Formats: sequence, structure tokens, C-alpha cells
Amino acid sequence: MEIGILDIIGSLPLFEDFGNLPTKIIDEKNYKEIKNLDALIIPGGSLVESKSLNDDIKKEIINFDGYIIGICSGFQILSKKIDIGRKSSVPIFREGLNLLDVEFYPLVCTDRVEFKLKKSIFGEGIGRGFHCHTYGDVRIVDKETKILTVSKVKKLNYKLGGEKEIISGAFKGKVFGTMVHNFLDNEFVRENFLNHLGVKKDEKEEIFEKNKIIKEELKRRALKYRLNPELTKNEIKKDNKKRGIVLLATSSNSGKTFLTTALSAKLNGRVFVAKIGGDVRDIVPALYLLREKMTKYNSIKIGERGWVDVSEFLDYVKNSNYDYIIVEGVMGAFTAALKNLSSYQIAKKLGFPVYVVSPCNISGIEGAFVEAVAYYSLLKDIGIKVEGIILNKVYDWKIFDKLKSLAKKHNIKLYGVGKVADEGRGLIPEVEIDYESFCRNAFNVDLNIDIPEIEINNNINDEDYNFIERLDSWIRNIMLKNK
Ligand SMILES: NC(=O)CC[C@H](N)C(=O)O
Repeated sequence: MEIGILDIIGSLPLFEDFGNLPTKIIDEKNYKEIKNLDALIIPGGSLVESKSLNDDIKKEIINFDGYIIGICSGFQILSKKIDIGRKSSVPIFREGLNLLDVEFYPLVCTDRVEFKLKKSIFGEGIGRGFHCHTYGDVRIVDKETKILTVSKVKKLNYKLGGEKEIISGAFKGKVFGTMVHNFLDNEFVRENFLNHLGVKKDEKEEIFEKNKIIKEELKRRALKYRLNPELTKNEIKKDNKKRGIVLLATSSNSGKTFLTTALSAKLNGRVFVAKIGGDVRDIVPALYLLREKMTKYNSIKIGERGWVDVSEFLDYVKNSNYDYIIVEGVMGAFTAALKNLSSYQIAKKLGFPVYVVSPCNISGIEGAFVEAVAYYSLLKDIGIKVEGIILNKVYDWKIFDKLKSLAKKHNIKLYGVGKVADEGRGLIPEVEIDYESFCRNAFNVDLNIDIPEIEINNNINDEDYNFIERLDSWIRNIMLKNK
């Protein structure tokens, strides 16, 4: 039994376990072997956005007569066409392989879901998994293609609504696709599939053995190691310390995702990235680069958005063997503070040191610095350990240097990250993202910040946050000085 997993530019072959079924890596070099497989799994990623499939690979997949299982991006490329024109006034269609009579349109969903599996070679029943996509409006356009999965979702396009059922998967003949990550990790799904393939107990063990070996190989091929070959040898634990930070911004669109990715690219050690709130799409580039799995611990709840609460998160990272924990905030640090739904409140509960990220493209470098200093001071007042400021999208280093000297005089650590020369569509997370290009750009960033040791004691200080009072006393102090 040989089950292939596609490992090409833009794919996420370790984003989930795929039931531990893959036994063979199929890449840009050995794609001719697809025809010898019993089944091919096409993982998620940015296969459409990265234009990952060349004509030769396309041909092999189209002519393959075994089972094809596409997950998320892997499902999208099996379709007729995908409109990736999110935030565009006209659709931007990309052609799929036309193996399923399905069309895709923009619909953001990042929920953990329960899905109903319709009768198929995977059996039928209720399973669990998660959604993490931008183009998730699945429209079946021909009767020959049937519904495979229906997911229960609560949040679509960022809006929390009531619970709703949406079509999340389709199949026709031996071609299957679903938007549900962890689909094959549902034991009944995997067992039914193996039974259908006629796999007996011994052979199943063999599959799992081979799977362990190829997973190690896939990890070695992570973009992080391809970019930093020296880390392949050195990446051993130096000490038992855990280091970590939270990136809090002065606004949304500050480039936190880019910085999280940039940090993940160069750190020498095991890196765990997490997102405050539900938008796990933001940490996928880092997971792409590191070739780490998406788990429920990668998203910290804020109100009803997100996957695990702070205490569950802290327990998990405390008992993990990660060396670095990088947490990305959502929106600005104080957005929704009066509803007790802001990133700074989560950062405070975590107790990790914070960097203030301030983008220079709206109020200029000077304005960005002023805003960042205000945030810095208020966060400190609130009792958060602020480690420094990162000005992002710096366009003039002379101006930056002047501010840096000033910051130094006041003992504030100030870092700058230059503007990315050409921010094409594929480099804007909210619009369209090509993981390979985004991560390569992030790797080129020169950002050498201190990541302090953290103490995780999980005695969460559940004080009743009264933001207005905090703000009041902070303003009073400023006004006093001005008198
Ligand atoms: N997780 C994924 O595979 C994402 C698929 C695709 N890039 C989307 O955003 O819709």
C-alpha cells in the first residue's frame, strides 16, 4: 500500500497528521510516481495562490486513477475554479484541475467544527476538525458531484452568528475534497478508508512505520532549514529555559503576522506560535516555515473568539518542549478594551513580556514612534512588562536613527523593520497570501530582538479590568506633568 502526500511549494504536509497514512512524499522531482500510488493526499496551503502545480504535475494528477483526497487548498485545486478576489470588486478566478464540479468563492472561516460525513468510502457519521481558510464558499455546480461533508460553523467572515451548517466537502468517483482539517485524523474516517482499501492489521502497522519516517523527512525539508542550513545541525536544546513574547500593535494591519513569521524564521530552537483570538490564518505562514502542526493551543480565546483559554494554553506550553513562544495579538493592543476583549488583557493574563509594534505607513515614522511610546507607557502603567518597540515599514533610516538615539536616552529599546519593496497581492494576509513568497520575504528581515525568559506559573491574575480607571490615572499623570 502506498499513499502519497504532496510536498510542493505552498503546501502544508505537516499541518495535520492525515491519519498517519502518508507513506510516500511526492514532490516536484518524483511526481511521475503518482501513477504507482494507491491514494494521493493533497494537503492544505496556498496551492492556488502560489500557483504551485506545474503542467506536468497537473497531468499526472488528472490521469491518476487511484483515490485522491484534497484538504482545504488541496480540495480547492481539484475544483473547476476558485475566486481569490477577496477585497476585489471583481472576481479573480484561478482555474482548478476540474476533477470536482465545484466552484470556490471568498468566505473566511477559522472555527473548530463538528462535521457530518455523508455516506462514502470513509463511512458516515459525525467527526471533528477545524477550518482555516479565506476562500471557503463551496458551491457544487453539477449533480454528479455529491456532498461529502457539512460543517457546523459559528463565525463566518469574522462575524459571530448563530450556529449554521455549510457545505464543506464534495466527491465524485474516486476524488474527494473537504475544507475540514483533521478530517483523516478522525479514527472512524481513517479506519473505514483503510477497510475500503482492504488493508489488514499487519499492513496498517507498516503504513504507520513508513509514516513516521517520512514525517521526519518532511520536517527536515521545512523552509526554515532550507533557509538556515546551519540550524539543521545545531538545533538542540541548550537549556531548559522557555523564552517568549507577545506582539501587541498600535493598530491592525501593522504587520504583526510578518514579524511573527520573521522571528520564527531565524530563532535557533523549537518555536511555538500562537494567535490571540480566532484568526489562526495569521500564524499559518510561521507554521509553513517551521512545518509545525496546527493544534487547538495555537489560538488563545478572547471572549467567544478563539480555541483555548489562557490557563489551558499556559498548561500546554509549560509542559511542552518548545524553547520559544511567540504570541501574536489581534488588532491594536487596546481595541475593544472597554468590552474586556482586548489583546492587552490577554497579554496581562499570560504574563509574558510585550513588544509594541507600530507601523509607519499611516502617521509616518515620527507619528508611529509617538503612538508606540504612548502605548508603551500605558501598558507599563497597567503592569505589563514592556520589552521594547518595533517600528514596522520604516522607509527612511536617517529619521529612524534619530528616534533611536532619543529612545536610547530614555532606556527604551527601539527596533526598525524596513518596508518590503513590492507588496503584491500574494503578500497581504488579509487579501491573498502565497506562503512561500511571504516567508522568504520575512526571512530577509533583519530583526534581532531579545526574547526574554518567561516564567509560567499559571496563577492568572483574574482582576476585574477597569480600563477607564487605568486610562484615567494615566491621563491624570500626563496632565499633571504638563501643568
Ligand atoms: N488552510 C488552507 O489550506 C488555506 C487554503 C487557502 N489558502 C485559503 O485561504 O482558502
